[in-house]
Amino acid sequence: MSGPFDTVSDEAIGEGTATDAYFRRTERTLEHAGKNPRVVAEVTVDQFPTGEFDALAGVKDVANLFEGRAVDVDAIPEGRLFDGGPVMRIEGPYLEFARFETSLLGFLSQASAFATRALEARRAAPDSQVLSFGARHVHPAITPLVERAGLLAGMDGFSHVAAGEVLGREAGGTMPHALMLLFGKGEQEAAWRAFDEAVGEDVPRVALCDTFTDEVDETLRAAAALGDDLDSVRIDTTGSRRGDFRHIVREVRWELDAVGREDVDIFVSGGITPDAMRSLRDIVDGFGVGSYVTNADPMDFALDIVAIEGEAISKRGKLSGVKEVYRTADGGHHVGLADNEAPADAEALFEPLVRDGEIVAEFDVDAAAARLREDAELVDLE
Ligand SMILES: O=P(O)(O)OC[C@H]1O[C@H](OP(=O)(O)OP(=O)(O)O)[C@H](O)[C@@H]1O
Repeated sequence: MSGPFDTVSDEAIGEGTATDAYFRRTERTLEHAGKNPRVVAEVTVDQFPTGEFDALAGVKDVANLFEGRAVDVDAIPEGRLFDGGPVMRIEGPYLEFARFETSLLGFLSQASAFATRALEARRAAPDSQVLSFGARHVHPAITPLVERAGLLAGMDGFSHVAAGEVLGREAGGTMPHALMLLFGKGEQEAAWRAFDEAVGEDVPRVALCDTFTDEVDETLRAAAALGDDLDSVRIDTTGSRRGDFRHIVREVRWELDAVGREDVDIFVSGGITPDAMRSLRDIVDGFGVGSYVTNADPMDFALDIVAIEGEAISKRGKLSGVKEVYRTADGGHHVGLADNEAPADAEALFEPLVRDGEIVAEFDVDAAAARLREDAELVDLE
C-alpha cells in the first residue's frame, strides 16, 4: 500500500517488509535447507573503543520492532554513551529476526547520530536556552526523531508541532520572517503589536529583529512598540549580511541596556554550530539549532552474528563470542566477553529490552536525558 508521500508504513516496518531483498532470499534459502539455528547477533559501530563517545538513541523503536517476536534483546539503555563494542544483543532463532535487521539499523543509526550532535550543541552552551529548529531539514515523517534527540540531549524545547503530539510535549516558537514581510517594510511595529495581541498569554513575546533594517534599530523599535510585554528579540541575520556576528549581538545588548531594557533577552538562530555557541554564550540567552543536528552523518551500525547454537563465530574483522560492555570507574568504556570477569568497579551497561517478545524496559525521555547528562559528566568527551 502506498500513500501520497514516499514513506514506508508502520505496518511494513512491523511486518518486516521494510527490509533489504537479500534477507527475503536468505529466509527462503534457510527454509529450503531446513536451517533455523539459535544465534546471538550484536550491533556495533566499532569493534574496540576509539576514544570517541557517541550517544545511543532509537532503542525504543527497536524494542517495538521486536514486540511479539520470539527473541530476547539486551541493549545499552537509551541516553547512555558508548565507544566501541556492542550496543545491543539479539538472541533467538535466526529466522525470527533476519528480516528486521535493515529497519533496526536504520532506527539506531539516524537517531543516535542526531542525539550525538544535539549533545554537542547542548554542551557548548550549558547555561543557555537551546531549542531544536531542525525539523525543516528532514522528511516530515521523522521529525519526532529529531525533536526526541534534542530532548534526550537536554535541549529545552523544539519547534515541530506534530512531533510534539507524538512526543506528548508542546512545540514552541514565535514568528518567521514571512510574518514580518506580510505586514510590510516600515510596518514592523504593526507586525509585533498584532502578534502580541493575537497569541495566547503563555507564548513568550520574542520579536524577530533582522528583517528589513539594522538589528539594533529593529530591536529598539520592538522594545518601544511592545514596552514591558517584550520578553526577547531573535536575531537570525542572514549569512550574507552577518559580518562580525558577535559584534552585532554585543551592539544589540549594549543599546538595549542603554535604554534600561536589561530584562530583554537575546536569542540567536541560523546556522548555529557548537563553535558559534561557545563564542556567543556569554552575550546571548538562547540559541536555535537546526542544521548542525540534522546534518549529522548516520552512524555506521552493523549487525553481526557472534554465536550459533552456543559456539562463538564471526566474519573476518568482527569479534566472535557474546560480549558485555562496561562503564569503568574512570569513565572509560570496556568491551569484554560476557563469560569473563568484569573489570573491578565497572558497571555492566546492557539491560534487558525484550524477553521472548515482551518489552521489559521503560522509555521515559526525561529519565534517558538524565542518564545522558550523568554519563556525559563521567566520561571525558573533550
Ligand atoms: O540554520 P539552522 O540551524 O538549520 O536553523 C533553522 C532555521 O531557523 C531559522 O529560520 P527562521 O525561522 O528565521 O526562518 P525564516 O527565514 O523562514 O523565517 C534559521 O534562519 C534557519 O533557517
